[in-house]
Amino acid sequence: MMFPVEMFAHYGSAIGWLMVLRMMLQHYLPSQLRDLVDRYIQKWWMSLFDPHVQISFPQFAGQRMKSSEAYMAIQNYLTKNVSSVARRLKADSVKDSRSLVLSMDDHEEITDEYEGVKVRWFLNKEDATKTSSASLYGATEPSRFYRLTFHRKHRELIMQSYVRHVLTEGKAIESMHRQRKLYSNGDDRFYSRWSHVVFEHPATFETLAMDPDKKREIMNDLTKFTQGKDYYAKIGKAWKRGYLLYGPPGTGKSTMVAAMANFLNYDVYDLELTAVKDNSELRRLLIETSSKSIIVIEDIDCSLDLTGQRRKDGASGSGSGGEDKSPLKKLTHKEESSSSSQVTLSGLLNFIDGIWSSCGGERLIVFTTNHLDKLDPALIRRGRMDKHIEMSYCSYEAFKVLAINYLNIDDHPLYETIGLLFNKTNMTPADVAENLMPKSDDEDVEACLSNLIQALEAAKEEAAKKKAEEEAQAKAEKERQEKRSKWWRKGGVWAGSLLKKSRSTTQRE
Ligand SMILES: Nc1ncnc2c1ncn2[C@@H]1O[C@H](COP(=O)(O)OP(=O)(O)OP(=O)(O)O)[C@@H](O)[C@H]1O
Ligand SMILES: [Mg+2]
Repeated sequence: MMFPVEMFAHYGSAIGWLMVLRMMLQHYLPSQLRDLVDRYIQKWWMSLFDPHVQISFPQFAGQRMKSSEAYMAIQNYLTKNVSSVARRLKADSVKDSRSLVLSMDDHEEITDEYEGVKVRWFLNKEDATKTSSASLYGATEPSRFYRLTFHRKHRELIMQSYVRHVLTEGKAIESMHRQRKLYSNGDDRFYSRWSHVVFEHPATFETLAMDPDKKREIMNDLTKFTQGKDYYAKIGKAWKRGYLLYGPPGTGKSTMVAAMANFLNYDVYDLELTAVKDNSELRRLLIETSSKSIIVIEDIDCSLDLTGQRRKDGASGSGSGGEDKSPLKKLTHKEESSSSSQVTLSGLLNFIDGIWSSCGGERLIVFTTNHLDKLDPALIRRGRMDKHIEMSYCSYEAFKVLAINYLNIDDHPLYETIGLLFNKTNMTPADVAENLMPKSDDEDVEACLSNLIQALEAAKEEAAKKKAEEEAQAKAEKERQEKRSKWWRKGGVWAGSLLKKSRSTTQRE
C-alpha cells in the first residue's frame, strides 16, 4: 500500500514526465500524429486517476453477422427494472397493443445494485460511418452497445458473479415474455435485411382443415424434431428439417406454416428470394436468423427460375458446392424489376444444407409451391426437403373441421348431401370456407350450408362441362389425326403407282 506522500511523489514525477513529453511532441511531430498521441496521453492520464473498470457488450457479434445473445439478455434484464429508474425511455407495444414495454433510450444511464455494490449501465450508439463493421450494411445502420461501469475493487464479484446473474436472468425473462416475430427481408437500397413485426396469426392445427391422420402425422413429426437435439448430434446431422408443402392455390399451405409456428412456438422468417442480391447476401440472411424458427420461401417456383433447366453457359455465382453454378433468371412477372437477383440454385442448395445452415440449430425450412413438377429435383430431394406434404382439395373430413370453425356445428341434416357432393367435386378449403362464412346477421347455419351445396353443385356442373369439352376436344383431335394418316396412306399409294408407271416407261424406252 502507498502512503499519501509516496503517492504524491509517484504521480508528481509522472506528471513531470508527461509535460516534458508533450512539449517534445509539440515540436517534433506532424500535427495529425501529434493529435493522436495527445489523445492517448489524455486517456492514460484519466485512467491514472479513474478507479473504474468498463466492459462493453456490443449489439452484434462477429462482424455484425449475428445479434449478440449477451446484448439481448442485458436488454431484457435492464428492461425489467428500467421504468422506475431511467428518465428517458423507449416504448414498444406488445401483444394486441394492450401493454407497453419500456426500455432504455439511447445515451441513457441507469444504476443497478448487486450485493451492495453499485454498477452503472450506459446505452450508447456507435457512429455508423466510423465503424468498419457497418460498411457491411452500407454504412447506414448504427449499432448499439451497453457499457457496464464499476469500481475496480469489485472486479472479481462483477465479472464472475454479477454478469452471469444478469445474463441468466435476462434469458429467463426472454423465454417468459417471448413474443414470436414474423420477419421479412425488405429490399433496402444497398442490401436485404430482416425487419420484423409481432407474429399474431391465429391458425392452429385444430383449425386446419385436412385429413386427421395426416395432421396427426405432421404434428408427431414436429414434436419429434423439437425433442431431437441429442439424436441429431448423435447421427451427425445439423438440427434442422425441411418441409415441402405443395398443392393448388387455396389449399392451406400458408395456413399450415402459421399453424406450425404456433404449435412449436417458433419465429417465422418469410424469405423473399427476389429481394436477395446474391448468394453471399443469402448466406448473411441465414446467419442472422435465430434458432427456434421457421424459414419459409413461399411459392418457390415463382421466386426464381428453379425449373431444373440448368444453364450450361458457365456463368457462376458466388455459392460453393458442386451442383450448379448458373445464375437463376427471374420469372416473367418480375422481369421488369430493376433489382436483379444473382442468387443461384447452388446458392440456395447451400442455404438449405451447406455448412452455414447448421449455425443456430433447431430450424425448419419450408417451401411452398403450386407446381411441384417445376422444381429442380436436387432442391426437393430427401435430406433437403425431408417431408413432402400434399395439401389437396377439401375432403368431407376437412369440411367438418371448417364447419366447426366457421359455424360452430359438428353435425346437421344437410351433412349427408354435402358428403355425397364432396365425393364428386374438387373444391379448395379456401372456397369452402368462403361459402361457410355468414355474410350478414340474417344468414344462419342452414343458409350457409345451402350456399355451400349450391356452390358444390355449380362446381360439379362446371367440372362435368369441362370434362365434356375436353372429351370433345380429344375426339376432334383423334379424328383429325386419323384423317391425316388416311391422307398420307392415300398419298403413299398414289406416289407408289406413279413411280411404278415411270419405271415401266423407262424400261420400254
Ligand atoms: N386447409 C385449410 N384449413 C383451414 N383454412 C384453410 C385451409 N386452406 C385454406 N384455408 C383458408 O383459405 C385461405 C387461403 O389459404 P392459404 O393462403 O393458406 O392457401 P395457400 O395454399 O397458401 O394458397 P396459395 O397457393 O395461393 O398461396 C386462408 O386464409 C384460410 O382461411
Ligand atoms: Mg400461400
